[in-house]
Amino acid sequence: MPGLIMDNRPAAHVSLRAVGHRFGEGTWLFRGIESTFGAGDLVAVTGPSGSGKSTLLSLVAGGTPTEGTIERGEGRTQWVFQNPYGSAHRSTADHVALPFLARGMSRTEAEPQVQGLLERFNLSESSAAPFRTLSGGQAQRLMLARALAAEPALILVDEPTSQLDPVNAGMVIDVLQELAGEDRTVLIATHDPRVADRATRRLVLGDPDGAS
Ligand SMILES: Nc1ncnc2c1ncn2[C@@H]1O[C@H](COP(=O)(O)OP(=O)(O)OP(=O)(O)O)[C@@H](O)[C@H]1O
Repeated sequence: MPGLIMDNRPAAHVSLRAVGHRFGEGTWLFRGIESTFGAGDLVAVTGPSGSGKSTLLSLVAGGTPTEGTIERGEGRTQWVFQNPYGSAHRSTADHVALPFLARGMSRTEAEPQVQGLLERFNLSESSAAPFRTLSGGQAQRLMLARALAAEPALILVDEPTSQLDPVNAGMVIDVLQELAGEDRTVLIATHDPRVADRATRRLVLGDPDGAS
């Protein structure tokens, strides 16, 4: 399969026990969240705007909740933020290559993996294009490709389909599902019912029924 990266990632395993959070003395964003998920899970965090989806992702990434506990397994965590960011004049391929080079690979060694990831995210034709020339959708897909290049066990994704047309959104959802199938844990904050439909688990914020 193009872009499949073989490595020794440990399985991510996250347990949330009675987790609640509020900022300072403000109102509680959520309380009593109970959930355990791990490799193979695609977890959708849903809820109205302001219900705390991004906040919950940051807590899972390493923050401390106001109450309750979060246990995290071994392995790298990668964030994919809602707003793409990159180096304006560097190429698409350079952005994906960087995590490989940072781990000590040569550009020649990294090249097949870089090309595989670009192909997987429908970015091959933009391989040499500088970041500043990419469309919003291309830049968002590049963020996912770059995150994968870091070989994470846990991927936290904030609104991955918000800037994408239906075709590219469908492609990104397929890839996120495949990633979970490759024994990663994928946690997605989303308003998109197409993402929530594919989830193996859901955390519903701002809803008395809570997690499932
Ligand atoms: N560091 C912070 N300090 C104080 N309040 C914050 C902080 N971060 C977020 N908030 C507030 O917490 C609430 C939840 O924000 P959060 O971004 O987690 O919600 P969300 O569900 O992801 O929203 P959206 O769907 O609009 O992205 C908001 O009212 C926000 O203003």
